[in-house]
Amino acid sequence: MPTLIPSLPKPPLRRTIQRQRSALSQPEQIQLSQQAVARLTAQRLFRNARHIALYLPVRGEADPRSVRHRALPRQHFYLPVLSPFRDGRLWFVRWDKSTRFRLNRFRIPEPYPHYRQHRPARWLDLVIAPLVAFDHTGTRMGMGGGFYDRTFAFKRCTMASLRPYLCGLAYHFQQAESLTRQPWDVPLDLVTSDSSFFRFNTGIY
Ligand SMILES: Nc1nc2c(c(=O)[nH]1)N(C=O)[C@@H](CNc1ccc(C(=O)N[C@@H](CCC(=O)O)C(=O)O)cc1)CN2
Ligand SMILES: Nc1ncnc2c1ncn2[C@@H]1O[C@H](COP(=O)(O)OP(=O)(O)OP(=O)(O)O)[C@@H](O)[C@H]1O
Repeated sequence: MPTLIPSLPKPPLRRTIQRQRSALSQPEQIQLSQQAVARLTAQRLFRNARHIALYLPVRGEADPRSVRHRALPRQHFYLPVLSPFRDGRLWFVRWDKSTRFRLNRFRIPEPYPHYRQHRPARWLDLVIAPLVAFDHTGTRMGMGGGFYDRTFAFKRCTMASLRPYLCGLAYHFQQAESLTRQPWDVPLDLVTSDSSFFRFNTGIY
């Protein structure tokens, strides 16, 4: 059983994990991220997913980009874009060879939000989500904008919305003993890390 990071208030927990992330060398980041991705891509639920959202890593986040190297021919990939309506939600825009990028207000690269290439969040099959910390129940702590929670709030409300599956991508040291779940938090269905693959109580086989 690994030593889990103790429960701390959000700001010191964020700082502690961000320090640990930046202590990784680039080869370590690549190796651990690839191990986490390999655990996910070995799953049947990955092979069954057609429309998959990734993200472009910043500030030492685990890197999901190698998922594309393990893609099946019928799979399509999407990246989050801050909604142009400034409603605190994310859009998911197709990522292919022709995608053009710009920096958003957090200085994270994102595709231009073309309506044509935008896929509603409910029509995705699998969303690989960035995180700062997670716990053994699937509670997720992000960078504090509430973007994933607002975008996937429909998963909290309807029994029918098992999809898309939300899968956190993490380094093992991002697992916290316990995080307090807020009413707006949308729990993760899965977490894949360099050391483990977790399925939480969401009925996914
Ligand atoms: N790679 C990546 N892309 C992503 C996200 C993410 O977490 N990672 N997001 C996930 O939602 C959205 C952007 N959300 C963000 C939310 C807050 C801050 C931010 O900088 N917040 C604080 C600092 C927090 C900290 O680092 O401790 C600030 O504004 O100063 C940045 C992005 C969309 N794209
Ligand atoms: N469904 C929602 N409706 C309205 N406000 C929301 C909703 N979800 C989250 N928020 C707001 O977003 C703020 C940030 O939430 P939280 O700290 O959980 O973000 P996070 O999950 O860490 O960030 P992110 O998803 O961007 O990585 C909260 O103060 C909350 O009020």
